Amino acid sequence: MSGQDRLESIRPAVAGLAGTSTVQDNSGDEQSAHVKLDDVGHSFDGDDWLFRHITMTLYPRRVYALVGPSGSGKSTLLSIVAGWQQPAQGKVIRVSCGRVCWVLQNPHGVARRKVIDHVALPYISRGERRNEAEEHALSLLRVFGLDHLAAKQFRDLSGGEAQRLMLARAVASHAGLLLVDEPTAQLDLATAASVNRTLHGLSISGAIVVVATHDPRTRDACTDIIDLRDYQ
Ligand SMILES: Nc1ncnc2c1ncn2[C@@H]1O[C@H](COP(=O)(O)OP(=O)(O)OP(=O)(O)O)[C@@H](O)[C@H]1O
Repeated sequence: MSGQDRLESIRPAVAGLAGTSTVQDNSGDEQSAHVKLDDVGHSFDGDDWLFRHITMTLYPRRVYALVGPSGSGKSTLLSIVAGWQQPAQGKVIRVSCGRVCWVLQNPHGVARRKVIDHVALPYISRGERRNEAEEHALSLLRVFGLDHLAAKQFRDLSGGEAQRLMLARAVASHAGLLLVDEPTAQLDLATAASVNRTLHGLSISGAIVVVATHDPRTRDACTDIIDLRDYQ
């Protein structure tokens, strides 16, 4: 089962293990928003520890690369940060994080919907008029190198363009916590590079951003690194 399939399968199942995960919502105050991990560790069904003793605080406007070998628990830790999965040990406290937005490996857009509409709709759904929403959407598309494709349909995008659109849409979603799983996993080197070049754009969302990745270039494009090898 791929990491992404596992994420899909554990989405509804917040298993009741020994650790805890709590939310304190102080009305989405970005200044004080953070995720605090306190001595977090996880193992499935009493097996060996995937990781242990993770103590750190994640802040907005940082882009954290979550790295480690295949099977080290990157997807699992993303789920724990999101609150989908309880850690077997330790505590996760999310303060003023607002909504969680996931960007998964395979870009999911609406085939015949225009690129700009994918990014404008979150603004419209928050009450903006279409003109205003399209202006906001266009400036975000610019950050992700997609403004020249605004009028194209999703189905006409290349893999890298589609993935960048998912990143732009995640920023537009106004989530407080953006969790990105292997954004370059399905892409060739040149296309992956085009995604990596735009990753810094995620920090303008004001969200806390965590990117699970195998790709050293993705890691280098982030502002901070969490290496699970340091927690075994
Ligand atoms: N719900 C589950 N029940 C039991 N074992 C699980 C479950 N989810 C994941 N695992 C196991 O935990 C380990 C870590 O999986 P995880 O997907 O978190 O690793 P990963 O670092 O994201 O891997 P990859 O880089 O290959 O996607 C794997 O051995 C996996 O088989």
